[in-house]
Amino acid sequence: MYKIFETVDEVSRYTAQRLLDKIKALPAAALGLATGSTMEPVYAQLLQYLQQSPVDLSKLTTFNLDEYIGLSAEHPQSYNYYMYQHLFNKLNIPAQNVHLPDGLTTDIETACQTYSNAIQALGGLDLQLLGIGSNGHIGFNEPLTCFNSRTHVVELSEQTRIDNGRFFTDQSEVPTHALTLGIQDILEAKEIILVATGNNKAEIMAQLFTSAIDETLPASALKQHPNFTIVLDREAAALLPEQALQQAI
Ligand SMILES: N[C@@H]1[C@@H](O)[C@H](O)[C@@H](COP(=O)(O)O)O[C@@H]1O
Repeated sequence: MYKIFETVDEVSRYTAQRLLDKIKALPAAALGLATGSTMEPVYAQLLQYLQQSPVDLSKLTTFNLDEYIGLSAEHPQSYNYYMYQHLFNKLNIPAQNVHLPDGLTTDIETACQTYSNAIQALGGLDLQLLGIGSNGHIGFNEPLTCFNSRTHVVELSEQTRIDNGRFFTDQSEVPTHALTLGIQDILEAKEIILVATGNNKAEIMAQLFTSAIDETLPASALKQHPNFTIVLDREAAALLPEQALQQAI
């Protein structure tokens, strides 16, 4: 399902409301959370909703999608730091219910297995929130990642390192590897919301619409999911064919 809004504000309000509805309907929900600039206004809006009308978050569990290898939780560009800065520092989710891949783990294989197993033990994620990379990556699952992958290590593509270089003072500081939830883990979520805003996402969103379900475009795996919503602003939707716009609500 496509939801297309005029502005980033409307996109953020809609997405935050979907998160809030899930938490209210299922107080012990397991939420899959994403980072990136797209999510900043979404989390800001969610915080605003929760301030206006507090909800019990003591049973909520969260799992983040990914993390750079080599960055500590205190590193300002780590996704761990991002999540605490934009969300967790301002919410009362019990610390033991917050899960983030550890970018400094020394036993990577065990850490990956433990991460996917913990999600499966809860019966999969109840809702997975996703952004998208300009090359179609979801989490850090780069093109050609197997659709049946579980949490694993990836070598970041040149494109992704360039895209994400804007957050670092120098391109050479962008890590070369990351940990990410696998595509299979993502697909097992009961509900998936992919958010894209801005004209730098217009091309990939048009490609995603026309693409077959194919490992060259990781996000295309989501097209087989029965409860998948794509939320776009007008700029990210700018290159969608007429057919897609007609399907949009
Ligand atoms: N690993 C993250 C992705 O999970 C995110 O979806 C993507 C888009 O980020 P942005 O929202 O900043 O465009 O960036 C990173 O590479």
